[in-house]
Amino acid sequence: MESVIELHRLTKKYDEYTAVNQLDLTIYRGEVFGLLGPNGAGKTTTILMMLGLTERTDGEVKVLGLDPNHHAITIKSKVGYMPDDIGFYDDRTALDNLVYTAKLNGIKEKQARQQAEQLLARVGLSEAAQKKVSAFSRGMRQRLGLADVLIKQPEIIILDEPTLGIDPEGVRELLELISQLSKEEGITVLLSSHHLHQVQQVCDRVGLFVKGELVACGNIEQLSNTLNQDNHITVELEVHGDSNTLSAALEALDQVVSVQLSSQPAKANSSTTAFSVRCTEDITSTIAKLATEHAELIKIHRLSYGLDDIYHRYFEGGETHETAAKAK
Ligand SMILES: Nc1ncnc2c1ncn2[C@@H]1O[C@H](COP(=O)(O)OP(=O)(O)OP(=O)(O)O)[C@@H](O)[C@H]1O
Repeated sequence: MESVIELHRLTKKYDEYTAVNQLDLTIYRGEVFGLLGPNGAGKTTTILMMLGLTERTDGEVKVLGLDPNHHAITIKSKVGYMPDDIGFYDDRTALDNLVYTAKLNGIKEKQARQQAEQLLARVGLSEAAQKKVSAFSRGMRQRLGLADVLIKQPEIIILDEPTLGIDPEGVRELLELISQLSKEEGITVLLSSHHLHQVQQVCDRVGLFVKGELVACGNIEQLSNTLNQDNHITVELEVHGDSNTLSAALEALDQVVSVQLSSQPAKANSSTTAFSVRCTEDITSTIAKLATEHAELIKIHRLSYGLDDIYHRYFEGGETHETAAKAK
């Protein structure tokens, strides 16, 4: 996999305050990567250092193989950046704004118009092309912002809180668009957000930021494993019938750590039993087979941790490398 952004021990201090602390991160071509973290976690500062818009205190940054401190202009031509407060000429139309950006990027008038019209169609704003941006809703502005970063045909787009202040339907549409762009055009997308559900919907991998540190990084499954430190898997099942022999059979399996009766039959005359089985590896199918041999299987599923659990643990617990290390 080709890396397009590489950060090594990247650090930013504002006087005594450390906004970003020794960040190591690699982002690969074509992926949608989410920087997830609460306000003040250091996401924007990290983005600004990638773009050469703020100087780092220490560490290394490579964007498309270049150091932003020395090649900010080349990087700017290849990386589209949409800040959380995009500025447009509000008294000009959407089309004019895009044509203006295109020309700034060296595209000739005729081609600029053509590209602007195509992009407006792409982001679903064709009908609003001749409307002044002052009349745009927040969602429309964000879609126009996306068109604006795409006009220079970037290799990477960086979106800072792109869904801020948009209604749920607008969020869904914008995320779908971002996902399509990445898949169809092979654009690498880096987006920052503090909305875990949105990040979960659209990102291939996620980096969790807390107080300037990357406390965990990976796809949702890897993050779940990080959370589940002993790497045990829990399988829950419900059966009708003889629960005692099934329980004994489950306990006899090598991979089973514990078998718990998680609920008693709901009614006195009911013979439904719910089990929670902790295992060292995923043996859901073996458990299902045993359950059907010894009783009547009603339902079975493997428990998995979602971003919700991860978010609560890291963000609300305020866990950092130090506390994580102590916990190990
Ligand atoms: N120019 C600055 N001078 C001093 N401190 C700053 C400056 N810019 C950012 N900070 C501080 O650095 C920390 C990280 O800020 P940053 O904007 O990177 O966080 P963020 O994760 O992007 O949060 P948000 O979601 O609120 O944008 C914050 O505590 C912020 O107050």
